[in-house]
Amino acid sequence: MTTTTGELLPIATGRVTARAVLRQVLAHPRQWIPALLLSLASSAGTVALPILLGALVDQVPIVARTGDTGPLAALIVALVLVMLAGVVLTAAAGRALQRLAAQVGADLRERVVERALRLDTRVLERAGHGDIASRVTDDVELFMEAIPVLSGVTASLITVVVAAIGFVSLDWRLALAFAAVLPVHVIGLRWYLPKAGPRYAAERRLAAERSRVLLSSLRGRPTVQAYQMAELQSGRLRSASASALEATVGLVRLVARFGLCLNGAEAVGLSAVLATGFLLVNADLVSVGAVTAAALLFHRLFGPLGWLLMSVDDVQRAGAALSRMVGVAGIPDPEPAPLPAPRGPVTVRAEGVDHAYVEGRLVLDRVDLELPAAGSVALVGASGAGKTTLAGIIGGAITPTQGRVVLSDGERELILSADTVVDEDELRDWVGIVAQETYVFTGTLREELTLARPGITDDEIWMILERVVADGWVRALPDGLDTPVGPNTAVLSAAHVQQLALARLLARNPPLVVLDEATAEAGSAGARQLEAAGRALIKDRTALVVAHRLTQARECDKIVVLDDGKIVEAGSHEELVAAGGRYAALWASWSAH
Ligand SMILES: Nc1ncnc2c1ncn2[C@@H]1O[C@H](COP(=O)(O)OP(=O)(O)OP(=O)(O)O)[C@@H](O)[C@H]1O
Repeated sequence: MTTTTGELLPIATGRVTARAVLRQVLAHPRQWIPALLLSLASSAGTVALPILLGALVDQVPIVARTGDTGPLAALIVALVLVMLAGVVLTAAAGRALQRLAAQVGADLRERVVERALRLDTRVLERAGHGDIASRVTDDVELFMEAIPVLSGVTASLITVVVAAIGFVSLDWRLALAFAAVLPVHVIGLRWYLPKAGPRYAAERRLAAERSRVLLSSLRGRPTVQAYQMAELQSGRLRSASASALEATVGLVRLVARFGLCLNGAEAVGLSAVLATGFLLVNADLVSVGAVTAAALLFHRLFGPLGWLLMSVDDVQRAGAALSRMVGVAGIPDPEPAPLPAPRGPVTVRAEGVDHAYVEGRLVLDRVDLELPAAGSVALVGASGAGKTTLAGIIGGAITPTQGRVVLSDGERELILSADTVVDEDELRDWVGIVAQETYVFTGTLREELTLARPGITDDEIWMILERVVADGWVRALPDGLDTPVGPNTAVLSAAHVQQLALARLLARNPPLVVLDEATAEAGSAGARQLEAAGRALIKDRTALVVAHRLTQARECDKIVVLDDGKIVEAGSHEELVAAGGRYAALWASWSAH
């Protein structure tokens, strides 16, 4: 759910924002699992140290009584080891958390920018460019800047939770005494937060004003001198500086007072722990060591607790920026307008297909494959496995050395084999291929598509461009559909050329499509746009997709794994992942990226 406020672009609710962040975090198991384990281990070290010191305290009278120093020595060794491990683990956990946070931030930024670029121009017009611009610049920047703070907050939270468990393990009454600190924190925060936000904002505003006055005086020096305004400008600068300074000092004072409040809370908490400890020891309910451990543990928590409280403001601001970012990323894609359906669905049967480019060197070996009507099949396999060759044969671009491919629409059949000759125009009615090597003709963008379907209207062209997610950049071209494209015009990137190839195919509307495009980097915005365009193309058609990125394969009804010219596995994504074979291994290493 997203809510629409005074602005027209939506802002995600807290829950949606949290879910979006969690999804991004969980998408990187290689980063979040070590980050969590290292943070837990480092927090355990933080908690173990005071507990060991407490045990040491309890051990001293025993040594005095028995003279056996063995356990004492063991405790000291354990203490040193925990201390050393703590240093290493804390550094490693900090780094792992920072890396995770930076990754999640980068992913979110990419999603927001990508979605913003694809936003319907009408939505943009209504919302105003200022709103979207501030979301993809200021909000993204604010959030990225807050990343070190956010990873520190996460580490502190984990430490506080582990420490609370440590407290309970010492004695529940000591844990209750520790909790005495919380009401003081709550009061302090309720006093500080409403003041801090506006003060920070005022300080930034006044500092910006000071820079503006200074820069305008410097830039307009000749005018200032000509009109003998130096005195006046100096006065303005002095007053702007004084206001900025006053705001900064006020802010520092406020933070210092809040710091004092935190110290007061710590004093209250520590006194409560010590007083409760005194009573418990007196009543022989806990040992002196346990109380010592509790007091030291509390002391160790000063840092993380203080960090948490001082960062509430930053977290709030980062959270606000984040919900504005997630709000944009979550804008649903508009339902594409309907295009005429392709001619009746086509089934494909490849029977005993062999192929050799060089005599005696088979690159496809007795391949049998069926493509159901309006179903999609992905070809997956290592480089050189024969995917492009098989796709070319099914698309009619390569004649198989042996065997045949039968295309059937229920009434007629088209047979592709070494013994049959197929009319090019008839083949184009049945099947369209987007190959790895794509091209644009020399002419305008409009001509690109009228060549594919003579008589196509501009409305239909825009509809097709929207389907292949190319409408945004085409609208941005100075001459729109009249922009000349072609080998020598260099206005199009490789991904744009691919989109146009997909658009041409949509315009031709063949019932069978073969996609073998490999331009886009996996995970890039370009890849996602091309995948969306590919999805639009294979919808309601029989499709063979050479999956250069496994995300393409996952979306197909069936996946066929080729190895050295032979089909070695076939099934749906879920079936093949569950089978734990070749595809499952490919998928595991792909999703670990
Ligand atoms: N025109 C050609 N002439 C000779 N050999 C070729 C030709 N095209 C491909 N081959 C060879 O045929 C084998 C299969 O190639 P193919 O391109 O079909 O594999 P692929 O699985 O699509 O690989 P990739 O993922 O790298 O595109 C490879 O050993 C390749 O070197």
